[in-house]
Amino acid sequence: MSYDKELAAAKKAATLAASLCQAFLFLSFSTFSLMGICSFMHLGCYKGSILETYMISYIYAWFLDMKVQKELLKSDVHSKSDKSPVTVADYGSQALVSFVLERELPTESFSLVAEEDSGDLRKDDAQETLQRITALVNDTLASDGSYTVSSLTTEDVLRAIDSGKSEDGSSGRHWVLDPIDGTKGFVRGDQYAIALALLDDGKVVLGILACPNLPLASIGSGNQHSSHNEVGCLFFAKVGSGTYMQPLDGSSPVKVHVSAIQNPEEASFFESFEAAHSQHDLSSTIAKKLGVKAPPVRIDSQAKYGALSRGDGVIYLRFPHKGYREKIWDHAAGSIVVTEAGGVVSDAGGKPLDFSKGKYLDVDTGIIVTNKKLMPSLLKAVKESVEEKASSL
Ligand SMILES: Nc1ncnc2c1ncn2[C@@H]1O[C@H](COP(=O)(O)O)[C@@H](O)[C@H]1OP(=O)(O)O
Ligand SMILES: [Mg+2]
Ligand SMILES: [Mg+2]
Ligand SMILES: [Mg+2]
Repeated sequence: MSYDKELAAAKKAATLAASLCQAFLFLSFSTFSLMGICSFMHLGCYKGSILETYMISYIYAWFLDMKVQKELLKSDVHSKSDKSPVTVADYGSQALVSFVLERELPTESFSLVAEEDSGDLRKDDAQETLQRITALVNDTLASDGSYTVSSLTTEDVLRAIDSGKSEDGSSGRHWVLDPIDGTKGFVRGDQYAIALALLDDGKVVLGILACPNLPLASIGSGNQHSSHNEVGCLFFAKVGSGTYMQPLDGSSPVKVHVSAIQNPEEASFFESFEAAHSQHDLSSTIAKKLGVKAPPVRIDSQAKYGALSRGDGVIYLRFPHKGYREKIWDHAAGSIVVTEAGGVVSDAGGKPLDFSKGKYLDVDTGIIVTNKKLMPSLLKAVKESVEEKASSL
């Protein structure tokens, strides 16, 4: 099975969803830039030269942006029943991916295991939010121009969000989608990813990670905020065909490989930015035991898998706090991106991840990722550190 058609459709869907997410952030930003300029001129500061006024207004607007962008986003950020955030862009991204996959693959039956659903959007007080989502989806489709559709209605968008809704991944084909992975990073203006994978009989056969804020250059030395770097990466992997990365603007892909570093003293490791998502103290004990010297590189989302697949770092450690159950959409795309680049992904006991059991991933303690050479010593350090932590409680 080649999965070529599916890969092309998935790349298109994830790329369009990435444009939607960036447009959402840009609109938030520019609305307030305009407000900043208008209020500055209103203060009577337009008497100097046009250029001077423009420059000062721009700086003023920039400061205003920094302060109010979070406020604006707050009105577009809602809290789900598990208290995690969801934004207008999360829903828009899911609707768009579902729409594009169905359009591009009309002859295939469509089954989608995805993070969001339309439940909250069907409530009376969500109508304004639903309209904003619909406008965002329509604007993205219109600026892409590939589909000759009249504007989608709010009902079309609700239907697209729930289209193919499924929880069963054990047999047949199922798309697995996290429309925005790392919503907290997205809202903060940091890393996030659109993560899309295809399961065939419970195995991940292709995966895409669109990482709009990830620099094209390595972030290995912790320079993920460098303003000199161009950003926007698309990672894609197909079973048996390796992993590739290309700029999100569509330039040519290059094949990527995990780092070959075998000496932990030269290795760096990734972990969650959010301490609530992973036990940083446990990662730090493991790293010390292994002999890792570099401090952790903390970034949000499956961008960690992408960065690891191209050798920016050597290890990814993820140990959710007690009671949290991992979901398949948080690891399906990332895991094939890393394994096709030559890496290994397992739970803390060394077992491969099993994506065939529905929406949850049942893992022993946590998830660890590295290259084949380092995995045995990493597993040993993990085992000892987990036991030490358990006996100290
Ligand atoms: N309490 C939690 N523990 C671990 N992961 C969580 C928790 N809450 C949400 N997540 C999910 O973890 C992932 C982010 O992990 P990271 O810390 O690596 O950025 C996201 O998929 C996020 O969901 P979401 O997709 O809604 O952002
Ligand atoms: Mg979420
Ligand atoms: Mg997620
Ligand atoms: Mg998400």
